[in-house]
Amino acid sequence: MLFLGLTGSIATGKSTVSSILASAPYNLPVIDADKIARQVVEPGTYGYRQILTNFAASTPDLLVPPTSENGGENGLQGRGRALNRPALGRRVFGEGGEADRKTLNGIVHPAVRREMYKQMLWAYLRGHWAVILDVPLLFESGWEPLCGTILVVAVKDPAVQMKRLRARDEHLTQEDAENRVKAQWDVRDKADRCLSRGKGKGTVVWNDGGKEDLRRQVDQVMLEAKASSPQWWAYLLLLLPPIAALSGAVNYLQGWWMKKEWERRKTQEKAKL
Ligand SMILES: CC(C)(COP(=O)(O)OP(=O)(O)OC[C@H]1O[C@@H](n2cnc3c(N)ncnc32)[C@H](O)[C@@H]1O)[C@@H](O)C(=O)NCCC(=O)NCCS
Ligand SMILES: Nc1ncnc2c1ncn2[C@@H]1O[C@H](COP(=O)(O)OP(=O)(O)OP(=O)(O)O)[C@@H](O)[C@H]1O
Repeated sequence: MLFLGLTGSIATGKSTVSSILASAPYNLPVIDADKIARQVVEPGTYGYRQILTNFAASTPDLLVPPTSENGGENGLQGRGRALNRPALGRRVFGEGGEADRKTLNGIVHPAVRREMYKQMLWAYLRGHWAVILDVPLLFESGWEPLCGTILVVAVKDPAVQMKRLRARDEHLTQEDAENRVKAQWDVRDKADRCLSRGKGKGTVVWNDGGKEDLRRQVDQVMLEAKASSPQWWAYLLLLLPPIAALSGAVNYLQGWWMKKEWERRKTQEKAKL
């Protein structure tokens, strides 16, 4: 089974690609890190309580205002009011800076990781030929070695990214939007890093054009991916778990090596400057 990592930067088109892959003719399972990141901080969860402990005192608007629809002061079923995500976003991408973002990541990422492993196991047990790992911070948070292949959805023109982000998330000011873009690696660097993995291991789709153009590129990528990881291979791995474990380990080592090689090259380039 192929773990296909899907990444990019904010608003470059990951969700658009994942919805293509989740629907016919692909019908692939998508493990969506953003979606899981929301679930693990719902009222009543450990993540929610940790966020309150760390941010409530210094963020007066951390929770949504109470209304009769959202259960009032104590939220639905008394579990507490939901997080006010735009306010927390302003805090960790804006005034609170990197330190606050690290604190939030430290709360959310381990829980996301655990849930993703569960979903990956479930996808393996269902015999899918591939599963999509839709992870915005795939390179930044060390998911790269797990992926058999990586697809970066990128744009060449930063103005296109900004325009789409502002159009989709109307509540963001220009400054908020810029802060969110800056909180991740530049998407063109992610594209370079992905391509450095070599043919069959890393591909980039450029999404400056229309959605039809994006779809055509995705179809081409999937044609190649399917040829290198056929359905019979997924069934074989399901029948022979030791082979699955061995293949996973080899794949992980290859990914780890590619990551190290990239880091070594970057260090060398920096030293030359
Ligand atoms: C700060 C929060 C509450 C803002 O919520 P909001 O609903 O406004 O944004 P949403 O979660 O839909 O994220 C939108 C995009 O922002 C980017 N983003 C989110 N978190 C981060 C982060 N910690 N660092 C850099 N970029 C991020 C991603 O590209 C993501 O697709 C939320 O983003 C969050 O909890 N982030 C921490 C968890 C995380 O890292 N999620 C990313 C996947 S693991
Ligand atoms: N080729 C395109 N042409 C026009 N609009 C597009 C194109 N691709 C994506 N969009 C739009 O741009 C916005 C951002 O796309 P999308 O939500 O897929 O990005 P994303 O990378 O998943 O963002 P995030 O990191 O925030 O989850 C959406 O409103 C989407 O409909």
